[in-house]
Amino acid sequence: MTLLAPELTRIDGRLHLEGVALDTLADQYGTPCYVYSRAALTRAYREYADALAAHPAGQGALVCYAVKANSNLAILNVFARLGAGFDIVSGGELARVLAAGGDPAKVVFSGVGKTAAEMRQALEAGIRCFNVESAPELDRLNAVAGELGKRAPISLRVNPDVDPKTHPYISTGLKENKFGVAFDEAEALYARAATLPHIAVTGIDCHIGSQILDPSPFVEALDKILGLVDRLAARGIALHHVDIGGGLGIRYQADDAEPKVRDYLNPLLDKLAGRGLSVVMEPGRRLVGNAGLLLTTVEFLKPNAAKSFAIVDAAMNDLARPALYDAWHEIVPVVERSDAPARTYEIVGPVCETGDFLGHDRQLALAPGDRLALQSAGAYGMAMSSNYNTRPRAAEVMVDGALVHLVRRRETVAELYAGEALLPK
Ligand SMILES: Cc1ncc(COP(=O)(O)O)c(C=O)c1O
Ligand SMILES: N[C@@H](CCCC[NH3+])C(=O)O
Repeated sequence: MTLLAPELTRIDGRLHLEGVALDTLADQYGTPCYVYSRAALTRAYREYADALAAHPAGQGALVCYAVKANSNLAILNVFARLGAGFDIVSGGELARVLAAGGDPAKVVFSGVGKTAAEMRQALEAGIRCFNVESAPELDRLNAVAGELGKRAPISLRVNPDVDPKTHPYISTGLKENKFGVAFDEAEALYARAATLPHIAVTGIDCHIGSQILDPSPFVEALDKILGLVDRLAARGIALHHVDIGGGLGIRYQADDAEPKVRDYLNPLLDKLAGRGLSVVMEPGRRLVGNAGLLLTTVEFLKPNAAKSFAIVDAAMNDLARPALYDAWHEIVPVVERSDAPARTYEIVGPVCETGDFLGHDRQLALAPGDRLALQSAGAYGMAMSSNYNTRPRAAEVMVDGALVHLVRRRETVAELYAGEALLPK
């Protein structure tokens, strides 16, 4: 059975993450439980840092981890200690970055709907750049910065109208998507931005989508962006950085062709060489996706005339990706068993939705009480979890060699309705 991260190994039939046997974690913390590997997070970050250090155009580059992929404070703290910056999309994410020891001067702020309050919060924190996604957002930011007596550093997020060849729900750089400023309108908006008293034009940004395994759309997008950079320079608008966004994909299945980070970055850095522009990037999934897994327990085996269901204690509220995108997560037993026949199972949760599945047609030898690990669940797993069906969200644990840290305790039911109130008598 395929294990998708080198930190994940099987020793005497027991699955280990780094030096920790996962059945012991399930016993100690219960399931469902997300488990992350510090070594895998570090390795993924270093892949970027090393590729950048090895290229002349990578000097002074900033890797801004996209917080939305997994916003646990311990994960943010691991990246902050490695020198990362952060890509945020809300005031809430900014608060998390600061609570985790992140440097506000390394924060870029993306998102199509920034409120005035969020702009104020980010200006007061002193973030590095606002990735402005529309003309009205630019005007609002100019006004808010004016009230505070500040100049807001900005990039325009330009929509290059490039097909990233990924799932349509996670494509962001096509002209029919809501993201960014239309390519044809960007030059005029830059010209106007340059006249605004409380705006400092500093860079340009583009992010074309997520889970992209073919690097060629990134090159196509950068070519368009650099053409625009040249036209702006000719009008006297000099930019200091190019933000190439995130979006590099990971392996969810054994035969997914996951590009190496350097093979994705080098062609982009080659194009940036000698231009005097520093590079910023916003990877999310690639830094955390294969550093995390979700542990769950089989509650019941339930064969019917058509299918065999394995009903587990994790559900779509814990991991929404299968229900939302029909996404595949590799499911493997935590402890292998040889005393039950392998069968084809539908792995489903307890939530009252037919769409509540975690995997279709999985060949597994199972008995009630067995633990399963859903791999590649570090990105957009816990971050997109919900309390649907009044299900407390999972615990989160980080392993570090042989050490184990509980980095978020399981929610209690009382916490779920603590903010609610009965009507008066
Ligand atoms: C603006 C922005 N930057 C970065 C990311 C991170 O993307 P990924 O996790 O695919 O690297 C996203 C999400 O797609 C995004 O919307
Ligand atoms: N949530 C998506 C990715 C969206 C990226 C956010 N811009 C996923 O799980 O694949």
